[in-house]
Amino acid sequence: MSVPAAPLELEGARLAYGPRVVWSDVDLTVRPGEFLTVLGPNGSGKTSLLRAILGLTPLSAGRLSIMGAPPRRGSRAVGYIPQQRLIDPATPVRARDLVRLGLDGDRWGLGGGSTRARVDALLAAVGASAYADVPLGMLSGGEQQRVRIAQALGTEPALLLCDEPLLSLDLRHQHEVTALIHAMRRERGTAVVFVTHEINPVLPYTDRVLYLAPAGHAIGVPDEVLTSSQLSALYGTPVDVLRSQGRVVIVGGDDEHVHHVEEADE
Ligand SMILES: Nc1ncnc2c1ncn2[C@@H]1O[C@H](COP(=O)(O)OP(=O)(O)OP(=O)(O)O)[C@@H](O)[C@H]1O
Repeated sequence: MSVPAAPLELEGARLAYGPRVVWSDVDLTVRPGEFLTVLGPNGSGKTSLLRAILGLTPLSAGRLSIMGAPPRRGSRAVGYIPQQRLIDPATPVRARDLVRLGLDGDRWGLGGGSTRARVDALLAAVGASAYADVPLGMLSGGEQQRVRIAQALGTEPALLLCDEPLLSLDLRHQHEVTALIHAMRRERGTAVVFVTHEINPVLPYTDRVLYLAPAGHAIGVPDEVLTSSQLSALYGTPVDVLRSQGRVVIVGGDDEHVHHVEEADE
């Protein structure tokens, strides 16, 4: 019996821009339904990892595969939720238009049910039915992000890439967005690669952490990776990991990281 292909696999992977090696020797297999949280300070190569998975930046050594195949631009196996960016208020594009763009007409046609019904179901799944026909530019940031998630859900990807999707969302919307992504991986077995500076909103959902840092990287369950000794080794300087009421606070190493973690408390 053949082993099913993993949604994401990296083997001896290295990414460099000219002489600048961003990360190297990354070995990682992400299973169906797994939630991998990617952490690390500015410039540690989180975005570069997403770009490599999206087929936009080639590895300089090693192997990266998605469902057993090399990465390629526009792959339907990969869904992508970008950073929260407000949409031009003047755009006439409606929520249902954006979601429909992500659907493959033939595929849904064969599966029964109209494209419209499928779009309605996706918008309902993210709680966006009420504004399905409103131009995107008139929606709040949180509402726009729900619609982006509906679009990503529509392609039924094997792997969902999330690039700081909680940025500039209020706490309520942060919870809603993470719960939706969690439901998607539970119900559909979608593997999730979630890049963030704030571990706490996704800590309850995180199976493993990939921590990228100046002196290397670490992969493991949160309790293994988010320790003072592990992070001090990764940063090459003393770092304290404190735990309080189920939350993680990282002190030292990277001021910006600490700032974001504390901010999530508000
Ligand atoms: N096209 C490029 N050419 C040269 N260097 C680049 C290029 N893109 C990124 N870099 C460098 O590679 C390193 C990693 O960048 P990357 O954007 O992947 O980090 P990041 O972890 O996503 O950072 P941040 O948290 O600030 O978004 C940085 O030092 C950056 O300056």
